[in-house]
Amino acid sequence: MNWDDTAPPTEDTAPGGPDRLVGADADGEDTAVEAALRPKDLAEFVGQERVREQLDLVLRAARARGATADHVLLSGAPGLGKTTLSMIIAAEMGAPIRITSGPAIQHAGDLAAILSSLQEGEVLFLDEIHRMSRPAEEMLYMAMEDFRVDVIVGKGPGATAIPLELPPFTLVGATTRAGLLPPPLRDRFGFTAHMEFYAPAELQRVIHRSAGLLDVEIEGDGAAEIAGRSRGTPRIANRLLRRVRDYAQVKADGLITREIASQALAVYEVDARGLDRLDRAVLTALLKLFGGGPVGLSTLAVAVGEERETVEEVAEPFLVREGLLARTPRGRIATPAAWAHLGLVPPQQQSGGSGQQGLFGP
Ligand SMILES: Nc1ncnc2c1ncn2[C@@H]1O[C@H](COP(=O)(O)OP(=O)(O)OP(=O)(O)O)[C@@H](O)[C@H]1O
Ligand SMILES: [Mg+2]
Repeated sequence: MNWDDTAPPTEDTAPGGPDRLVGADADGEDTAVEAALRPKDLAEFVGQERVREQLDLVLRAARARGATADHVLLSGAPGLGKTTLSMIIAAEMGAPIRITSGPAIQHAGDLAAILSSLQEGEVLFLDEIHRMSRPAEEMLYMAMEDFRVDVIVGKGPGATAIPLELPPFTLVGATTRAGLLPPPLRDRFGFTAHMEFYAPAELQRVIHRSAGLLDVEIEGDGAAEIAGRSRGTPRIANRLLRRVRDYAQVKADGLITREIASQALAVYEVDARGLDRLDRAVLTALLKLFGGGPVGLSTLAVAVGEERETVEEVAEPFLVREGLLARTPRGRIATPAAWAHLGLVPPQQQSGGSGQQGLFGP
């Protein structure tokens, strides 16, 4: 593979674009197939053992009491299964689910309309709950705690608050940014599930399960190969599986082996660790042009021909998580793992270890 390819990305293959193969956010195709791939109950939900066990207890206990389950907050990176879990919660409680999101609730009145039409025991899934408006948030406090809302009628001095009783319901909030939630909101959830990135073995199970549902033949080694490149994220694993399936159909007999998976993902420029072209461009520039850093973000961005924000928000989080890049007050620096990953030798080692003093030097 040629990692030195410096041709500017074309419009539809722009690495930071919405169609990025290893992006964790859902694209149009994901949205269409995800419904079919979603586990339907806790037993089918792969991994997240702690969360599953805790949630199982919460739901079982509520069922045994014949009560509505406590409010649940799901926090975790995109594509880890928050929406899936919310649907599982409703299914396990045998309750209907209503789905909305923070940005969809512009005014407190929008929320009042939803809340007042809930049935007893219904699950209200509020995605991106950290993006709700302030007045709606305050209305939600009371609804969560007392199952009551004050509907304001009229404006100005003549406005009156009409209290409205709500049936007991379960709020399931999801957020990728739990830290952004105001404490009073966070405190009103009876249970918070922190979703972690998945281990490769768990992703392998996700891939086998999805392959079964998509009627794709895959060997254990083939699933392992895809799992290793999926960035700990089931959504990415499912997406890579679909692309590898295409390749296996066109270039082979449809069976996904390790060889086929790795050939396919080389074509799609997803490397053995799940880095794509943008990630590698950033690392390559950092190593080859700046000797591993430290270098400022703006300089690095110019060097790879991307916007600062793209480098900072699209490429860096995964590189940092993988321990390939570190953000320091003096700028970005590469770790020894970065040199190893790109098969390059750090300058200190080239010159015999004297001279320049690296942060991670011998
Ligand atoms: N534990 C799991 N087992 C099997 N499949 C999973 C699991 N978690 C997620 N998936 C699959 O990954 C895809 C994405 O999951 P989901 O939509 O629930 O993520 P999310 O956390 O809601 O993401 P976002 O933050 O973008 O809303 C779905 O197709 C789902 O089937
Ligand atoms: Mg979701």
